[in-house]
Amino acid sequence: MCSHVPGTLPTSQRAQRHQRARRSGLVLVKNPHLDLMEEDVLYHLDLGTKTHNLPAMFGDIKFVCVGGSPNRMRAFAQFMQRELGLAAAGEDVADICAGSDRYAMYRAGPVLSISHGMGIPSISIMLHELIKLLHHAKCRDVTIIRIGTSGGLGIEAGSVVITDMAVDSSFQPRFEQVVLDDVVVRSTELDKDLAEELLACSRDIPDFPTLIGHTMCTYDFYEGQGRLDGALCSFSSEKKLEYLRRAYEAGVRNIEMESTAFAALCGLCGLKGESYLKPKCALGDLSACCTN
Ligand SMILES: O=P(O)(O)O[C@H]1O[C@H](CO)[C@@H](O)[C@H]1O
Ligand SMILES: O=c1cc[nH]c(=O)[nH]1
Repeated sequence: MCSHVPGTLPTSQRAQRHQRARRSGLVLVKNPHLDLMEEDVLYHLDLGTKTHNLPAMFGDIKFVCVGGSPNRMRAFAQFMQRELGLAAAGEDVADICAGSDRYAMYRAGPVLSISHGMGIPSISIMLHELIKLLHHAKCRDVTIIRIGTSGGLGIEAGSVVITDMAVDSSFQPRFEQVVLDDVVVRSTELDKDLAEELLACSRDIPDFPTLIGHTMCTYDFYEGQGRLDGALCSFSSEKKLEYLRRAYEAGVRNIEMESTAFAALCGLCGLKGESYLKPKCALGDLSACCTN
């Protein structure tokens, strides 16, 4: 019986290829079907292997920063342009994905800045296409950072949380993805050295409270995060606080909606990943919660 997808490399040869790719710093795609495709269309980015010269456009990218909103990611690219001395203040950046109104993508030298929308399904589609893009472009040693907002839990107002581990709503370091009719569980560890490096950078900036902690990822902004002000609310305020207290005791310092999928996908594909999140509001008064 054939143990691999017909027309592709057997599993052992694919594993060797992955090991070589990992050693060389290349991005790994773990899909044997891709080798059989004449063209790879990155639908939601409005890019493709036949329509664009991806190595020429992106081959020198070393950092990818992702965040929910298109305007924030444009502002971030403009900021990076100024920081890197690549453009005068106020100079605009072009949206590389302008042909699609799903995501926006900008570049500033070796830095790519991309929006991902809200929630796991949205970031997951973007990451599949981004990872394939980096693979087709033959990028090496790429670091990816999610910069976003979050709800803070028991931390000083105005703090930034660097995620050491993304956890689910039961405080477990796992991402459960339904694949066909199976639930596949994937690990959500992030790069600890990168977290320490980012923390060290924040120490150089005065009045920039920063800490490393677990980030909880939920499927919903309202009931999923214990909010009392959604269109539905099926719990009491006591129950909410009891849950948030348990989350805090499990090491959670902030809550958002993409980190488990981000950590799982980037980790599996050999990207050095981290999330860098600024709590925007307090999710419960655990005596000293953060505000924005
Ligand atoms: O600040 P961004 O990156 O948009 O992310 C956070 O904000 C959104 C909710 O307001 C969710 O997507 C959450 O993860
Ligand atoms: O998911 C999120 C994002 C920002 N602020 C929150 O409270 N939750």
